[in-house]
Amino acid sequence: MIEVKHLAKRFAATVHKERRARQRDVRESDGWFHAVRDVSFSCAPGEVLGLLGPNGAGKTTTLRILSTALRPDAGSAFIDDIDIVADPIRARQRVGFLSGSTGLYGRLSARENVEYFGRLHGMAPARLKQRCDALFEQLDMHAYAHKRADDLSTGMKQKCAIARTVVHEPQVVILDEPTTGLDVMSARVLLEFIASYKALRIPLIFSTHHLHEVEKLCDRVCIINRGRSAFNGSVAELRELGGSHDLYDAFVHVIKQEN
Ligand SMILES: Nc1ncnc2c1ncn2[C@@H]1O[C@H](COP(=O)(O)OP(=O)(O)OP(=O)(O)O)[C@@H](O)[C@H]1O
Repeated sequence: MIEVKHLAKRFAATVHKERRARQRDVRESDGWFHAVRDVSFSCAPGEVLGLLGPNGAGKTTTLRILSTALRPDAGSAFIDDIDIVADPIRARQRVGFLSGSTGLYGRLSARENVEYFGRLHGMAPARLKQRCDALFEQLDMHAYAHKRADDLSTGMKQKCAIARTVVHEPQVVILDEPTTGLDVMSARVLLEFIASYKALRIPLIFSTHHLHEVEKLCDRVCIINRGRSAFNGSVAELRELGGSHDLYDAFVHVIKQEN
């Protein structure tokens, strides 16, 4: 179970004075930029939660907090009842986190990259081999398993990063824009992969800008706008808001209401 309550995170404001005068953001005050101001959501075992929001809304910052890469300034977050602020190491062991900026080791092959992370997590060799075989099959990566990461395409790299994220069989999975750079067929493989976590009863959160992915996969949705959760509920509940039963209209309605 993942539970996030009233999270907040601010950064020192770096915007040039002149630009700030022209484009004042409500999240800026006293030299601080409040990237995340009040975000709450939960995701239970067997649920997939979609995190939506305009560019710069605070999705990545929220997910980085949840993965323990960033410490929140306020609010709380629990992973299976483990307080991520009080006990970040134990929380981190349970999480598989795909960040948009995680690089691969270019000189290692796709398979070696994934195996390396399995070893870092202390996996036994036989189990690691079994797990890698299964992941490369499930994500359709056999054709380039032995290619150097440097020589992989963007989509191949992304799949490799995803395999690496979950190699240690985490109890919760957090994916930041996982379908970025994937072609239609690869995105389909990945969406099936995400759906498989429902059956495993492992909570999975992913951020996306693609509403059809939300439609296909998500049980729950959290829309973040300007650092605040502007909607929390089921896909069916979100659909009701737009007046046309269309997720696109509902999303626009939520954002417009907040602005
Ligand atoms: N380390 C940082 N220092 C200063 N500002 C930051 C930092 N990290 C994020 N921000 C700012 O916080 C805001 C939220 O960024 P974040 O990456 O969380 O948005 P996002 O919702 O993931 O956006 P996108 O959909 O474009 O990926 C942005 O305005 C960003 O510039």
